[in-house]
Amino acid sequence: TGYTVGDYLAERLAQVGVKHHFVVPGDYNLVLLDKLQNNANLIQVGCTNELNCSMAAEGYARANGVSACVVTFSVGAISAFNGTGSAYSENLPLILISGGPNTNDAGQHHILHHTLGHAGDYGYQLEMAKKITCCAVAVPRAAEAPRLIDRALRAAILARKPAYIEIPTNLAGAACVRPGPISAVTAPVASDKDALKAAADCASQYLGGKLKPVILVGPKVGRAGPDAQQALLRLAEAMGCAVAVQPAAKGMFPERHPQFVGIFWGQVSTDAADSIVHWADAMLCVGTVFNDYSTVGWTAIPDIPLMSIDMDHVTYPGAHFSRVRLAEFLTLLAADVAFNDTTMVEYGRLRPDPTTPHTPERDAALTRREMTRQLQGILGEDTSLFVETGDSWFNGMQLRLPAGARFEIEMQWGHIGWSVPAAFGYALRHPERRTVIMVGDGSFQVTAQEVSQMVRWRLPITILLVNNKGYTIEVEIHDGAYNKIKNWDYALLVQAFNGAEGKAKGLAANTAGELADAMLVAAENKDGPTLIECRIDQDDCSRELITWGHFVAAANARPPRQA
Ligand SMILES: C/C(NCc1cnc(C)nc1N)=C(/S)[C@H](O)COP(=O)(O)OP(=O)(O)O
Ligand SMILES: [Mg+2]
Repeated sequence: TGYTVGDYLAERLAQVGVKHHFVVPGDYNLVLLDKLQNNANLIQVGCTNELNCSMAAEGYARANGVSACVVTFSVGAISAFNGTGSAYSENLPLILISGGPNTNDAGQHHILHHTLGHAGDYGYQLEMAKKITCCAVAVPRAAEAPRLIDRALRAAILARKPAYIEIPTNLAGAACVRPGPISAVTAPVASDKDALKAAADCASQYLGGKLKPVILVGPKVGRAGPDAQQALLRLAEAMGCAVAVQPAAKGMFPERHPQFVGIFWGQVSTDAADSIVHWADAMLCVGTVFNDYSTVGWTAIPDIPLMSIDMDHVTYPGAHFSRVRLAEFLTLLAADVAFNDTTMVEYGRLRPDPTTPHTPERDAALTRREMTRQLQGILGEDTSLFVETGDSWFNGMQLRLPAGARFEIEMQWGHIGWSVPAAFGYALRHPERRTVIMVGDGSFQVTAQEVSQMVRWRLPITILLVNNKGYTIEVEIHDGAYNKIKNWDYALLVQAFNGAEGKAKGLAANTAGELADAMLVAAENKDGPTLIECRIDQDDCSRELITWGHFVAAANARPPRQA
C-alpha cells in the first residue's frame, strides 16, 4: 500500500524527536501501531497498562523533551489521561494518541464496544481530552490528517503541554499525502523584541535601589528549553547574589555552585535558605510555582514585591510583558544587570555548619536517615534520581547533588507510583545514565508491573523501595485505618517478574550492613533492575514531613468562608 495517515503520523513523530513511543494495543489502534512500527526511526515499547504507558511517556519527555503514548479508545485513553494530566501540570509535551471508532459508525447510530454505549455518540473522549491538553484533535477524514497532526504537534512543542490526536481505526491505513518541511512544526517563536527590551529595562529599574536581591529558581526553568538553565547560571553569576531553589526545581541550579543557598521550602527549607530569602528586599522568581505544597500550606509565600519570570512572559509590580521567552530575557538581563552580592555576603555569616551524618554499626537496624546517607554515597555525575511522592520527597531534598547529577520529582501532579514507569521511560532514552528510584511501598504497589518492563529491556535501574508499612505521608497529615496497606514480599516479587530469563535482583535490607551490601550488588548488576527493599520502622519519617504535614493538614481543614 502507498503512504498513509499512519505513515504521516510516524514520520512527524520521528521528525520532532520522538524515538521510543509507548503503547498498549487495542482493536481501535492495531493498524496505526503497524504503521508506527514500520518507521525505522521509531522504537515501539509495549507497557503493561495505559496508566503506566502514559507515565512512561511522561518520564521519557523529561529525558527527551517530547514523547508519545498510543492507546485504544476509552478503556485505554481514560487511564492514559492520568499521565497526560501529569504532563500537563509538569509542563511536558506528551502526545497522547488514541485509536477511535470507524468513521461509518456514528452516522449509523451504532453502539460500539469500549464506549459508554450511546448509539453513535463517541465524541465524549475528545471533549475530555480538551480539558487536559493544550490542543485536542480528532481526524474526521484522511485529507484532514496532515493539518490536524501538524497543528497538535506544534501546539504541544510551543506550549510545553500535552496534545491529543484521535485517529479512527479505518483511517490509519488510508491514503495520505506526504508532509512538508518539519520546520513548520518545530520552528520556535522568539520573544517580541520591544517587549523583551522593555522588560529588561524594567528589571534594572526593579533591582535598582534595592540592597539585597536574591534569585528563586522554580520548576519551569527545567521545562523552558535546553538553554534556560545556562542563561540562569549566567544571570546568577552576573549578579553574584544568593540563589535558592524551590523543591520541585531541585537540580535545576548546580548545588555545588558557591551561590547555591539551599532549597527554599518555608519551615522545611534546607541550609537556612528561608532565612536569606526572607532577608532579601528584591526577588527574581524564575519559573517558580507557589502552590499549597511548595508554600507549606500557604505559610511560606514571599511577602515582598516580586519580579516573576515565566516561560513566555515577565511580570513585576510595574507591568506585564507578554511573549518574552525565559532564556532570552535572562541572557539579556545578565548582560547589563548590576553586580550585588549582599545576600551572598550575609549568607556567608549564617550558612549552617556542614554536618557529617553518623555511620552506624553494620548490624544496626536500618533507618531512613542511614538509607539517605548511603544513597548520598552512590550519587555521581551520571546519576538520575527519581524521588516518588511520599517521605521520599523529604529524604530527597536532604541530598546534595554532585555536578552533573539529575533529579526528577512530580510535585505538582503528585501521583503515587509515577516514579516506576517514568524512570523506565526515562532510562530507555538515557541508557548512558545511572537511573535510581527512591519510592515508598504504597506508591510502588500502584505501578509495580513496569518493573517487568525494566527486566524485558534489561535496564540496570536501582530501586530503593522504602518499606515503612503504609501511607506515612497520609498518616502525618491525617491518620486512619485506610493508611495501612497489605505488605508484599517485594524482593520475591522481582523473581516473579524475571520468569526464566530475567536478570533482575531483589534484596531486602533490614540493617545498615545489609543495605551497604545490596548497594554493591545493584552497582554490579548491569543486566536488569535491582530492587532493594529498605525495611524501616513505620514511624521512621523525616521531621520535615511532620512539620510540613501539620501545615498542609491545617490548610486542608480551613472552614468554608461564611457566605
Ligand atoms: C496515598 C498517598 N497520597 C494520596 C494519593 C492517592 N492516589 C494517587 C494516585 N496519588 C496520591 N498522591 C500517599 S502520599 C502515600 O502516603 C504514599 O505512601 P508511600 O509510597 O508508602 O510513601 P510514604 O510511606 O513515604 O508516605
Ligand atoms: Mg510507605
